[in-house]
Amino acid sequence: MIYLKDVSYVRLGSPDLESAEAFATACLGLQIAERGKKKLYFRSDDRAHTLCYSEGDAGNQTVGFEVEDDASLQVAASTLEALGHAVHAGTAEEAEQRKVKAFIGFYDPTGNHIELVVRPERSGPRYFASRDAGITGFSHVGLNSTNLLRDERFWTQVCNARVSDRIGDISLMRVNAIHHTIALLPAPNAGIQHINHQVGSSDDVLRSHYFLNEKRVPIVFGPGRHPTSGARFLYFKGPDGMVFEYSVGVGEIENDETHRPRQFGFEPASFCMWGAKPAG
Ligand SMILES: CC(C)c1ccc(C(=O)O)c(O)c1O
Ligand SMILES: [Fe+2]
Repeated sequence: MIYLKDVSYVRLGSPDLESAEAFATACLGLQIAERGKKKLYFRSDDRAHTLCYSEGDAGNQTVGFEVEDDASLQVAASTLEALGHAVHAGTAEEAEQRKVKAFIGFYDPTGNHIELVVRPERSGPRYFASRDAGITGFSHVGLNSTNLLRDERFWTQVCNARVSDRIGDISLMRVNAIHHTIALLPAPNAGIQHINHQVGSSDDVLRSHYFLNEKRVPIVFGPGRHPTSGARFLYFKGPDGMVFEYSVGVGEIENDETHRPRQFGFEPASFCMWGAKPAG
């Protein structure tokens, strides 16, 4: 079993780092942590970084998850290899680039590039936002899935994810007490479907709605409220078509042992209890 503790970071390729920087700071509200060679590191909370843009193909997308220690990483590597996944053991230089002690990389059954990391760095100085979006931290990712049932099995049986709720066959899975850290959505190919940051209040969500509209950032869904986690949300489009979500009020699962996934119908009201509909 692979024990994921939390999501750690997202790494995104972008052919235009200048635009990615402008969006991440002036629109999304992240803090620049470091400028590397053709790399930009961003903070959203007390971690040293939670997003890294590298110059390159926008199809280069990676999600990093933290595991407990080196022993857990070894177990993860052998578990994956036994199941036929090719596992890349990160070099010291690659680990340094990710600000972690050690990591492995592999592809999930859909082909999403996943990294498992040990000891991701924290930062001493507190996160200082580049704009007052109210971000309190990087919280979850939506992952494309070409086969929802197969991929739910991978995340819950090979890894320790637990399903908190389902909307149709879309599963919202937790790896700790937070309602979900991974959402699996149907898609014809691999990719990150959305990147979520938590914000401090509903005011922050609504303020950003006006702010982003003014900046002509495409709003793709919301403002609204998810019946599943209870969070108030706003989704909008960033560079290279990547969708970002702000949300506040994601619930926690009180009793991990006794919680049974709730089933919601695959219909608009299951995505927003206020009646918001996705754009287009
Ligand atoms: C639209 C996606 C799948 C979704 C659904 C529900 C929640 C939630 O309950 O918070 C999300 O965060 C989502 O991204
Ligand atoms: Fe989400």
